[in-house]
Amino acid sequence: MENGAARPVIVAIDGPSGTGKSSTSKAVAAQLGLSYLDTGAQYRAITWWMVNNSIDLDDPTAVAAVAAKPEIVSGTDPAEPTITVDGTDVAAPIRTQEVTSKVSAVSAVPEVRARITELQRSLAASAEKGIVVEGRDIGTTVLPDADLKIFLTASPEARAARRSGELKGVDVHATREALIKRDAADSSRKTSPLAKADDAVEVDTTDLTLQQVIECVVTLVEEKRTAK
Ligand SMILES: Nc1ncnc2c1ncn2[C@@H]1O[C@H](COP(=O)(O)OP(=O)(O)O)[C@@H](O)[C@H]1O
Ligand SMILES: Nc1ccn([C@H]2C[C@H](O)[C@@H](COP(=O)(O)OP(=O)(O)O)O2)c(=O)n1
Repeated sequence: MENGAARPVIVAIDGPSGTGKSSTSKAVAAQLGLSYLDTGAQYRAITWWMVNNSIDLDDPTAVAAVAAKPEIVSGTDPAEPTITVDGTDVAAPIRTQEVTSKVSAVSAVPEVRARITELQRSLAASAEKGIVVEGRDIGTTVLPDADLKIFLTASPEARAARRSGELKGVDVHATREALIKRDAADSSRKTSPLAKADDAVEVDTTDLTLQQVIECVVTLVEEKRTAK
């Protein structure tokens, strides 16, 4: 660019649960001085609000009717990502089993997706140096013009082992079944399902360390920046 400043770089990282999206995205963003957005946290936040307000989650019309009500604010500093709903810090309560088991139903509702997608695009557009956005439909729907798209995968066994390592005392088999069920729901919904964009680079993380995945993505971003 004329003034020598790098143009903002937009990186989309998608994939199923436990493939390493959050850890990789946060580290890559921190290393490259970019913003970071966890879009799963936004879907969890709106789900938390629906549960708290006793909305009937089996009724998509009821969910759609209130989709615009909660104010969801994401802080995009990778060193300290934050998420609030109507001013309340919900970073911890959005990770409960209850929210995890209900988030797929809420995030399948088109009005919910339209609302959250708009928030995501506006955050990406205002990130001065660029942003790493992770989720399920970032490369396909939210930011189809991203400079780099990554699709992370890993075997269900590796993903379940990683997740049950986080949730102390939770059985690996039960975790594996729950992950597979959630992936199936997220991949089969009508509106912007979990999918690899045609132009995404697929990285199988089953036999890679987190550090190796981070290095791989940083290298890909730097290659794109040089080519820009
Ligand atoms: N390549 C990897 N090897 C081993 N553990 C990993 C790897 N990538 C991530 N993890 C661990 O797996 C867990 C899930 O990772 P996370 O980044 O939350 O995945 P996702 O965002 O895709 O659900 C975390 O505890 C993380 O530290
Ligand atoms: N871009 C996105 C991100 C998440 N979702 C939905 C589907 C996921 O099951 C939930 C939760 O996502 P999250 O990334 O927090 O899930 P995990 O950390 O992988 O367990 O949100 C979505 O529909 N679209």
